[in-house]
Amino acid sequence: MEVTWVEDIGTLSKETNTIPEEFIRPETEQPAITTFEGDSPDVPTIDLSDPDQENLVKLISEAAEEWGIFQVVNHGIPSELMHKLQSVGKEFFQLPRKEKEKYARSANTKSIQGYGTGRVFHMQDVQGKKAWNDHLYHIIWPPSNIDYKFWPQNPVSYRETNEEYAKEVRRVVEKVLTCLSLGLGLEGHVMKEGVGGDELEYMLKINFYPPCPRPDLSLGLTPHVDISTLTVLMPNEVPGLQILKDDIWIRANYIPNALIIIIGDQIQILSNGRYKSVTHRTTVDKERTRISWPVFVEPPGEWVVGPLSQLVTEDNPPKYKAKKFKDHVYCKLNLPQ
Ligand SMILES: O=C(O)CCC(=O)C(=O)O
Ligand SMILES: [Fe+2]
Repeated sequence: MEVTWVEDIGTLSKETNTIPEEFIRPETEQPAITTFEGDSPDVPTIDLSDPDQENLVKLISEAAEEWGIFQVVNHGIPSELMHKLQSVGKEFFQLPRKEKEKYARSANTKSIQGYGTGRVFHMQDVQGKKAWNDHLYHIIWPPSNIDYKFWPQNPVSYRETNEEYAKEVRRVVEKVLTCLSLGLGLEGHVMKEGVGGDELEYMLKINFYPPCPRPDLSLGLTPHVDISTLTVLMPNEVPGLQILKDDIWIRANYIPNALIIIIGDQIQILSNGRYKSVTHRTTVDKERTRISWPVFVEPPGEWVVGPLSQLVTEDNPPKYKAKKFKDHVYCKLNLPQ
């Protein structure tokens, strides 16, 4: 299949101020028409170093119920490490196309790992439309699941930086999962165990959204919910993340050094609908490159995820069928089985 890289299209179409038809979203999705421009509440920001655990649990569980997304500050990941992760990722995307293609995702495999583009792979390409996004996916944890052939060798510090980040991000995830568990009146370890315990897999993605001549008409990522348990997202300073709140698309504010926690489908299922997975999308910029680093925290493929038995009663019957995680993935992503 011939592959269209949005980076190349961006350069070609800059002169004409047009983009190929397949990148033009239907009007119901065009950011210029659908983004809310009035005053709207901000995505909640939570201080993860709050020594009052009861308060922290309350804030996190309320945000997961009402928003399905929140930002965390004072999360303990050194800002130098965050900047380093950003700079090695950026360096990779600045390499010549031929170099990046050495890490290309293999066609027709079940695995999403590797370098790809919105043209050949996208979560919700339902209308046959394309998203303004190139990306790289690879597993960063557990070590036994890592396939280093998808990790850039250039720059050389890519590997050590990503290994360090994997360690740090796990600490944040475990703290958030504990709070979410306590917020449901359960013991702190229950939620993590419900989604794979120590077998939880961490998949890093780098989203690379080059400048787009018509950011009013196109999207970086089309509206979707994450299939993950939860997602820890580090954005660069170029705004673009939007969430659907009460049927309105609002912008997520950018806070330097904060991490964005997105509740995914598996937590919605586990909590029997108490916590919500949030619908989100991204916009692109006319002049600047947006980059983001989500880490999708996922159960092993064979892990069966269903509402926690402790939460299901006669008055609160299960809202979801228990299913293997891989079956959720196949039905959402339309991957070959
Ligand atoms: O780029 C972003 O801010 C969000 C990325 C995202 O939602 C995704 O990759 O699933
Ligand atoms: Fe997402």
